[in-house]
Amino acid sequence: MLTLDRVSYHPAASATPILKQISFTLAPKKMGLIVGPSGSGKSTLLEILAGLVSPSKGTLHWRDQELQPETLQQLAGLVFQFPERHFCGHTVLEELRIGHPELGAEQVAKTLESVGLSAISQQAAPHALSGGQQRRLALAVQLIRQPYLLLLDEPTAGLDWSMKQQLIGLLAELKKDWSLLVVSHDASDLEHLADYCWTLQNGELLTKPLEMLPVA
Ligand SMILES: Nc1ncnc2c1ncn2[C@@H]1O[C@H](COP(=O)(O)OP(=O)(O)OP(=O)(O)O)[C@@H](O)[C@H]1O
Repeated sequence: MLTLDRVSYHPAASATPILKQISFTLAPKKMGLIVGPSGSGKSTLLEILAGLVSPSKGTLHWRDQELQPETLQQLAGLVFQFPERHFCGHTVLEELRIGHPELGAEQVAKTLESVGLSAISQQAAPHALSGGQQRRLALAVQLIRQPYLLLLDEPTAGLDWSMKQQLIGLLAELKKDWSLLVVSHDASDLEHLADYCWTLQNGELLTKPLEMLPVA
């Protein structure tokens, strides 16, 4: 269970706070969706949750444990918007083993299977995969680290309709085992999967009106 209590972020370079008193709770095996326009602070919030940026104020907890950035780096796995731009391995296997050379063949195969990539060659170049396969590989890179919380920045951006549907199906599967927090400027693709839905506007988190939540 992840809990944020009045988390704010106000870097010196910004005249106004980028995030203002953000509070929410995300239970295990649930998906939270945060929708907001460009510049509302979505990526900054994910960076805080991934332990890449320290909040100026407020606290983050996992159950009863207060989380510092170093712990968040272990706990959370962040999949960037356009993650394919961040691949550095020459092969799929290399990409999965970056930072984890000890990973065995069985774990690699199991993780690729969990994202629907068991049919691809582990020797294929990540850049030679299709757009949808690259997104799946980026998810696998995070899943193999066994995070408690999976953070996704605009996971369907730039995918065509069929790849989008496949990715949405995959997120529905992943939700059975992981806590997911997704940020997006467009709720329409993912709203039906979300257990919680919030709007981020000028750094403030608002609960979406009930009538806009998916019907259970
Ligand atoms: N370190 C920083 N110093 C000053 N301003 C910053 C800093 N980091 C982010 N900002 C500003 O904070 C605002 C929120 O940025 P952020 O990237 O989090 O928004 P976003 O909702 O993810 O936008 P997009 O959907 O376009 O990616 C922007 O106006 C950005 O320029």
